[in-house]
Amino acid sequence: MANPDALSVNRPIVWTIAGSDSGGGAGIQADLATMSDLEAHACSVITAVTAQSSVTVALVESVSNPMLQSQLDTLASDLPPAAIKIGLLADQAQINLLAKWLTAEQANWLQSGKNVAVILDPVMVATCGDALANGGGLDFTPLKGLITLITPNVSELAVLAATELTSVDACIAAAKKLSEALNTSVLAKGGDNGPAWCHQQANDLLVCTDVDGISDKHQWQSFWLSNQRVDTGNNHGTGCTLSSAIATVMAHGFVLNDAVVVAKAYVNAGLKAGYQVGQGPGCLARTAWPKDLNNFPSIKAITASDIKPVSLSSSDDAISQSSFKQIDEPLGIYPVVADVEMLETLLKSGARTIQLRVKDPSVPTLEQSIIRAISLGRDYKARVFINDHWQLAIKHQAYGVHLGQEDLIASNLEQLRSAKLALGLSSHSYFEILLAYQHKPSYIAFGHIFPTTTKVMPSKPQGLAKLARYVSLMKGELPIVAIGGIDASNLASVKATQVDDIAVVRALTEAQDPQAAFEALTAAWLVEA
Ligand SMILES: Cc1ncc(COP(=O)(O)OP(=O)(O)O)c(N)n1
Ligand SMILES: Cc1nc(C(=O)O)sc1CCOP(=O)(O)O
Ligand SMILES: [Mg+2]
Repeated sequence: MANPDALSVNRPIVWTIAGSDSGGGAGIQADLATMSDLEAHACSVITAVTAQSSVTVALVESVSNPMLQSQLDTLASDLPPAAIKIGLLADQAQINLLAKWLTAEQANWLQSGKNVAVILDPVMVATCGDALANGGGLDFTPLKGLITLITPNVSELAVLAATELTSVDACIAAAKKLSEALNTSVLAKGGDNGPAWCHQQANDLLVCTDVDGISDKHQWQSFWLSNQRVDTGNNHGTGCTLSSAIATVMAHGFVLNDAVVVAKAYVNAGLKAGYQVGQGPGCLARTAWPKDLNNFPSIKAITASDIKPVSLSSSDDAISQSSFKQIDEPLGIYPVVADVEMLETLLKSGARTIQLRVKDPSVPTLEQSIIRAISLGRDYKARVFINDHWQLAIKHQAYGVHLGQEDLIASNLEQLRSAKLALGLSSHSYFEILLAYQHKPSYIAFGHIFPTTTKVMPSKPQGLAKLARYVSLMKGELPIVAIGGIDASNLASVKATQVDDIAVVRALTEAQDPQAAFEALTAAWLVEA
């Protein structure tokens, strides 16, 4: 197994702007431990010192404004952040000072083309129940437009949205209201008791607002992220850990939605391995970058007709449906081609899995091409996948269909399942991998690994470090295929990530001799590492 650590050269710098918890379970102490555990270099800006144990907060003293300002400026000049987590802000003056500082810094970051994620955890009360800040009295609106995500729990959401949360509807409305008020995405945490509470599950609500680098399909959408509840009293510092993990994962270049699901998996694993040190609630363990799929949340988009979180035990939801056809041998080098002539050429040189990808649905020969491709597949005993045109693929009994995230519509998938076609799904992030995996497809493609000119992509190239992390999560679950900019020059580095198969377009279609190019790629792929 490739070691993702070996592939990410630098530790990104992540800041925590928060209060010290002398008990070590939360605040700055939890943040530093989390950031370091998730392979970042952590810097701290202390807003307040608390005399705190696991059972009480005896005293809170905020630092002076000059001290707060000096910490920010001193760090900025030498250790500029790739991402920032903000925790306890002890009073209004601190919020105002930070807002002014962030406004000036963001102008600099914009000028130098940097995008620094700022995650705000609006801490008001410690786990033991004692107040840490004058929560109800604080006005966070000076931070409007300056933060990427705010992570209130249910009681903080009620205070911030100035509303009672008596139903799931009210909870969603409050999160959207807060999102608009601060012009930010919102992760409303349902780990504590709340209207979305049920005994077995912890349901968090993600409201996406102008998120960088994600599919248009997910932009401005809201999602429930659900895990089985970890029944433990060792939960001191959960919110600090979650928000600092989100900042750290974003500092590694992942999009917001990815950072949220990875951070949730990190917290889930930490809760399972939590430990008690004092007389009160114990703390989360630090269990490194999450690789166990069981700790990642199930995701359900909220629609006008269905606002409920996924039921992790019910048979109604996609997660409990049966699997698509399993592919019984490796896909190997998987050509994706736009015409039947090229498809036949590559079948002749031994391609065993191949895709017909005709992007223009108005081509008059579309159905004829699909019929011919499927028939060639039978002649050559090969698996022919049809891209996009799933109704024609069903009609003519193709081996399989390849679909993008925008095509994940339950009724379409049900028809494919009943017709017993194989299904390949695209993904471009952890979040999309999880969404795709919930449908139990035959394979998942990860892309685009390197820059490509074959299609316009809304996301940035993933690169090898991210690919290695995706592989370490999904390896063994189902075949995983890398796509995008792969050719003979970078094949060995892709293979080193342990991905199962690769899909290629230009490396074959733009080769002078596509047959020879296919044979050479196949030989290189089959070489032992
Ligand atoms: C193997 C493989 N991976 C990804 C894609 C891309 O599919 P999709 O996201 O649906 O985009 P289009 O190909 O339709 O532009 C693929 N076709 N094959
Ligand atoms: C069709 C396609 N889908 C991608 C994805 O990431 O989903 S990348 C891609 C193009 C791959 O072409 P090439 O091998 O020429 O770079
Ligand atoms: Mg498609």
